[in-house]
Amino acid sequence: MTQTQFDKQQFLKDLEVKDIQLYVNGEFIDAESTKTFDNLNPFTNEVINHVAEGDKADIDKAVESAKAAFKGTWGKLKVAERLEYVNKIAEVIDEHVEEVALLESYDTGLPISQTRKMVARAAKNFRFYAEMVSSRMVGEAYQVDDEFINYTIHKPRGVAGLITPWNAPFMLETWKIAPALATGNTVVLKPAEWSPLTANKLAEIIDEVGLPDGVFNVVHGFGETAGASLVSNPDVKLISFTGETKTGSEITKNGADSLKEVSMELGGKSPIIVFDDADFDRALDACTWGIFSFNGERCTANSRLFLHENIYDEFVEELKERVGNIVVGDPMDDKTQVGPLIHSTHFNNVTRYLKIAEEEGGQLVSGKIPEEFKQGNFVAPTLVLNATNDKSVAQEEVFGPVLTVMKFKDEEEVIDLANDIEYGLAGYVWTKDIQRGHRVAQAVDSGMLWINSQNVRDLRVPFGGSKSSGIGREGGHYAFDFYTEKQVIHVALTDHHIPQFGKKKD
Ligand SMILES: NC(=O)C1=CN([C@@H]2O[C@H](COP(=O)(O)OP(=O)(O)OC[C@H]3O[C@@H](n4cnc5c(N)ncnc54)[C@H](O)[C@@H]3O)[C@@H](O)[C@H]2O)C=CC1
Ligand SMILES: O=C(O)/C=C/C=C(\O)C(=O)O
Repeated sequence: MTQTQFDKQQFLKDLEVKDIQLYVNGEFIDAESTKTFDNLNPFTNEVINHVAEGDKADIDKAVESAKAAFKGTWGKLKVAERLEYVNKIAEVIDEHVEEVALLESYDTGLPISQTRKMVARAAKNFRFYAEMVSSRMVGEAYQVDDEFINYTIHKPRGVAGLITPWNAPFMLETWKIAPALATGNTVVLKPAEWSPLTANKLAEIIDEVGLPDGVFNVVHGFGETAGASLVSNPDVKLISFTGETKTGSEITKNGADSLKEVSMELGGKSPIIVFDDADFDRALDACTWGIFSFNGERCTANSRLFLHENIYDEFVEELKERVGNIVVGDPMDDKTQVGPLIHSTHFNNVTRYLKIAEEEGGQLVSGKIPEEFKQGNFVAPTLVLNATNDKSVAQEEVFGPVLTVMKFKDEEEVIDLANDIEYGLAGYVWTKDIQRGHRVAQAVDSGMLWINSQNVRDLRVPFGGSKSSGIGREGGHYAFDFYTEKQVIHVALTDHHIPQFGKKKD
């Protein structure tokens, strides 16, 4: 279907009668138990459709088919043939950008103007890894005089278990699937239960591309059942997880029995530090975008703002004006900047934090939610003023459109404040003094740090967090360490001396 032929209203109507199935061994099937769960629209809290509820039996079936595909068709392909499939997935995603973005916004409440970009990034993830594998998945060779040559090769690990969250589902799923497939693994994906629509669409896209049966499987279901079964299955060789820190910790423990490789992209509570010599307007733009885009449901969100005391009052005045002007509304509307949160449970969690913030002495300044949208899970963009770094709202991941604003005096103090937290995912520094920029950037404990920039991505660099924000790095060639087994081959070039144990003397 071309994008011009695409009829949005008809598409959404059809969706409401179409239930979602699992995708196992190249077929769309019901869960063995025949159970389903309701998928809700965050804008109305009405049921969109029903989703097959996979559990251990379905996971085991999917793993079995992924294992067979790894040993069979997929494992036997030439690299170029494999990468042709990977590039083809990107091509078909590009043909469906509008449709996938619409599904994503409908399912998650993320504004359509933002989901379009994320879907385009998803296609890029596949192209990028096809290119990386063909050009950068290279081994090393060491020569030892004329006696040996020792070289390394990368081998796919086997069945990759991928467990993903709901905050940018399609993009984050593809960020794992692309390197997993490009490096030669087969995949079982367990998407987040609150956002199944685009994972199902991805299964349809991959089905259309015609990947061999069993190479890619999707098992919908809950974390404690389907997710946990994927983690404990001994035939799954790696788990790549993105989600909350406490879930990551549980998965790491549960995967230990079968000694799996794990990669953990976890929570964040990232500082943005604005010095008094910063480009004021750009820092303001970046700070506002960084916390209120993705509805604030963003792991790299700059949720802790540290303002130098000389600019505090002026910056806060501007922030108040921005917060009042942000367009809160229907996620399907192009003009919307902040939509409803994913689920009423999450809404309750975020509003609970706002209550705690007030009880702890914070002063809340919030934008407006239009009256007609009260049925959705809306939280207005909010500033928490008068906060200090020891308060819950400054220390815990709220994962909503809530910015905690704090004041600092000097560089030393702000570095201590920025690091006084269990998380270490991202950070942002704004200053025109480039030496200070580097100094502060290097002193902040975070996996990623941007100077005078919002969160702009370069897919070649490692992505991930330090402290409680993660284990390991994906992205660029760093993903090869995780998705492949490195084997070293030692080759003798001469008949070198070998000790002759047990040999009779002549
Ligand atoms: N560091 C990063 O790159 C990113 C981190 N995140 C983090 O994700 C979180 C939001 O996502 P949520 O979906 O709420 O996270 P979550 O941890 O609740 O769930 C994530 C996934 O794990 C599954 N799961 C839950 N319990 C499980 C278990 N015991 N065994 C196996 N699987 C299990 C869920 O079903 C879901 O598919 C936030 O904390 C956010 O910071 C989100 C995006 C990027
Ligand atoms: O760019 C990536 O690879 C991942 C980005 C993820 C986020 O920014 C998020 O989920 O917040």
